[in-house]
Amino acid sequence: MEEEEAAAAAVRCPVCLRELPGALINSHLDRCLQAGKGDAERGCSPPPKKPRLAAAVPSGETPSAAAPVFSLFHKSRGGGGQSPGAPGEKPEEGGGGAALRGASLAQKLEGKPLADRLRPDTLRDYVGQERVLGAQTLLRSLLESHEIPSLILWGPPGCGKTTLAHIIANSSKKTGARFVTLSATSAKTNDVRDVISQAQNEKRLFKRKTILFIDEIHRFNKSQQDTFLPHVECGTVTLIGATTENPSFQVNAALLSRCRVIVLEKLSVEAMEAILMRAVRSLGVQVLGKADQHDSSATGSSSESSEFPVYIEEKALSTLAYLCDGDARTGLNGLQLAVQARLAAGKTTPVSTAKGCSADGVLITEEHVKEGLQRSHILYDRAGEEHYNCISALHKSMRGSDENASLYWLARMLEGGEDPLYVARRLVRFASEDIGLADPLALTQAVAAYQGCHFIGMPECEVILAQCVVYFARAPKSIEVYKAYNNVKECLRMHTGPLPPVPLHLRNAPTRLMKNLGYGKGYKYNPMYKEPVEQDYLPEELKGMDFFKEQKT
Ligand SMILES: Nc1ncnc2c1ncn2[C@@H]1O[C@H](COP(=O)(O)OP(=O)(O)OP(=O)(O)O)[C@@H](O)[C@H]1O
Repeated sequence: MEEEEAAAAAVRCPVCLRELPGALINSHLDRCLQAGKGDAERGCSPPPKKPRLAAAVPSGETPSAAAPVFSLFHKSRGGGGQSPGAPGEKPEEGGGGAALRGASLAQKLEGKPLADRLRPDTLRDYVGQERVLGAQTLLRSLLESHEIPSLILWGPPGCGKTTLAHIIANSSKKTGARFVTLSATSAKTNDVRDVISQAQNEKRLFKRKTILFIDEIHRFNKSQQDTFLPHVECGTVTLIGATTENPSFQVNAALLSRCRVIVLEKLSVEAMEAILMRAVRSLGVQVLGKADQHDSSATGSSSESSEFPVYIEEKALSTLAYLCDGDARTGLNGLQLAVQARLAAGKTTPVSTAKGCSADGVLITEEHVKEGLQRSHILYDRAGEEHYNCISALHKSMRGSDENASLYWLARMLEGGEDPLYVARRLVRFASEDIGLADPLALTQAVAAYQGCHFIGMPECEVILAQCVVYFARAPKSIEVYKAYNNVKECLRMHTGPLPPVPLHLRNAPTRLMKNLGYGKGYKYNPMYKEPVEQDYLPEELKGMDFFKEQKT
């Protein structure tokens, strides 16, 4: 009877934390551990990125938000650690210089985005970032000796933060460590807690270390960051956080002090050329140098073009490397879109190479890659001009009380990956500059919106900003204070000679000497008077000045 009760009592699985009847726990545990291996066999990539605005999103891709937790176990996968479809160290089938025909290439470009498929698995294929990962650097020797400290990888979009984490994930398998990924854009505090308690169990039961990669860690609020602080401190998890934002402002000071901050830079044009060259090689696209001849005006029929080889001008690659502004994902997306668009257009060009071969082929020129980039990247460039263009359009739409346009520009920025706090700061400014005393509550709204965004981050905070933007578009406007203050500044700027002294009666007189000097003398303390008080507050020479009146220029 006791045995039956024990068998029926619920027991928690130490690996997956599910409650099960005691009788089933042993067989479940075996399966659970096997499933761990299975996970490893499925792949150890960090979650795919949310595509940027208008970036290539081939059909069949699932967004990362669907599965915030990825458990990556230490067992090596079959096939030498290559994820399916990822070229890794070896060129893809048909790549490595062999020309692919248009139809096979089009097929190859469907599915996983090119940038994800080409994500390096080893440091050998990781291009650039010599300052932190060069031959003699501390980080490289730590990685090579598989000693992974807690790290914050800080750098601009597409510079290789997630890729570096992916390489660490691969190398950590060799030491038997688990690698778990969370994305701060989709993970909840409970997901963090689950990962931590699994890590505790793994450490206690199997002496296995857990490396926790948190992408976009700046999107976690303070209390979420606090959740893993003690566990990083006591070594239950090794934290690797990736962020595009300055960690001094976005990561808890206590957490920051327990991590090494690795500053990654925008990839150089040369590094981008190397990444793009590797991409065209893996796709089997042939690069045409200056010595090669082609007539880009000649065209063939679309049905035939699928049978032709695909070429890209060397100049097109260097322009792409230059224009993508050190963002490898943008460069690879631009290349993918240009190739796909050319294959879809189905136009062929006679090409004769310096080696004396001449044939018709699908040609990708500088113009085509610019178009590809236009569609994937330049629409919204967080660091570039578009960032200023969009915020200016938002400001002017609110000023013009156009609520539809205001919402449109807001969404265009947020969907393009803009930092919500940047927009919120502009709203605080707008509340004073354009609404001012016509509705003093606007400032409270803006500050509340800023704090709300700070507390909950994207994507939840988008509606806070939307509410504030519509409130502002509908609010009455007044630039009275803004203009008056500018008049005061102008008055100070135009003043020649020493600035007028503060009138003695307005000065405080905390000491006897000051009193003797006449400080505070004759000052009329307003609350003592029933009637309005006649008293000057401006310096003598500005007596009667009205900054609220239109000033002469
Ligand atoms: N240093 C690099 N060497 C080779 N390929 C790279 C490098 N950096 C980035 N890439 C390529 O660019 C793609 C995007 O890079 P990754 O996801 O690592 O950028 P990220 O810095 O994490 O960007 P984000 O901040 O937008 O998440 C990768 O899949 C990879 O193909």
